[in-house]
Amino acid sequence: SGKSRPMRILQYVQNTAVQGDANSVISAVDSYCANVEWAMNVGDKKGEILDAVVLDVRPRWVLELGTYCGYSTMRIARLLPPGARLITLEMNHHYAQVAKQILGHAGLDSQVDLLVGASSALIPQLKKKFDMDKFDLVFIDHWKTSYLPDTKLLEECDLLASGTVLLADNVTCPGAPEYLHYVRNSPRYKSLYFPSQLEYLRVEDGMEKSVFLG
Ligand SMILES: COCc1ccccc1-c1cc(O)c2[nH]cnc(=O)c2c1
Ligand SMILES: [Mg+2]
Repeated sequence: SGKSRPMRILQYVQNTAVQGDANSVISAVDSYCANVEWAMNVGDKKGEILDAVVLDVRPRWVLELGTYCGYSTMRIARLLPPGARLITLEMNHHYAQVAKQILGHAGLDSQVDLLVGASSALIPQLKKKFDMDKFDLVFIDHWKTSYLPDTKLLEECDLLASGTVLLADNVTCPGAPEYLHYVRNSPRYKSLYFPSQLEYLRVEDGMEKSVFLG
């Protein structure tokens, strides 16, 4: 039952996870997607790399590009210091609707602002909308062809400070070759590859961590 894969994930979470317990919601999504049907969450293996970066950066302002069902949104939000904010952008209304409900089940909606629309249209509005200046961490996990144009847009909108960390999912599978070439060759970034596996599968994937040098 459930008309879509995100809906089926939401139903499983509502039926099995403990309300208000983010770790039980994260585990429920992982067990459903590992055992019942695959879904494009960052997953538990790459999720541990994401957790480590969030804990190292201790960000006050975080931007996520690509919410999907809110899995990585939860992984980030549950580790944020008090007063920190996570803004997540999702193009697909249905995904956003499901993510809102999953975040609500986890009790994490107070730290998160979920905006629906094209990242290219929303990024230029963020400073004014949230009265903020620079992001400390950006998690890039949306359309692979948008990684590079949106990174350049973040630069143009003066949303990156010296030291801002960009963490990009799927740089090996499906791959983001133009993005990788840019962050690995531009003098404005210090880039490092974290090898891992595609969520729930024995397929190589990895995440690229790139520090903006200003
Ligand atoms: C729709 O393709 C699904 C798929 C199929 C094969 C391999 C990888 C992926 C994949 C994996 C991910 O973590 C992703 N993360 C964000 N946006 C994606 O489009 C995405 C795609
Ligand atoms: Mg991904």
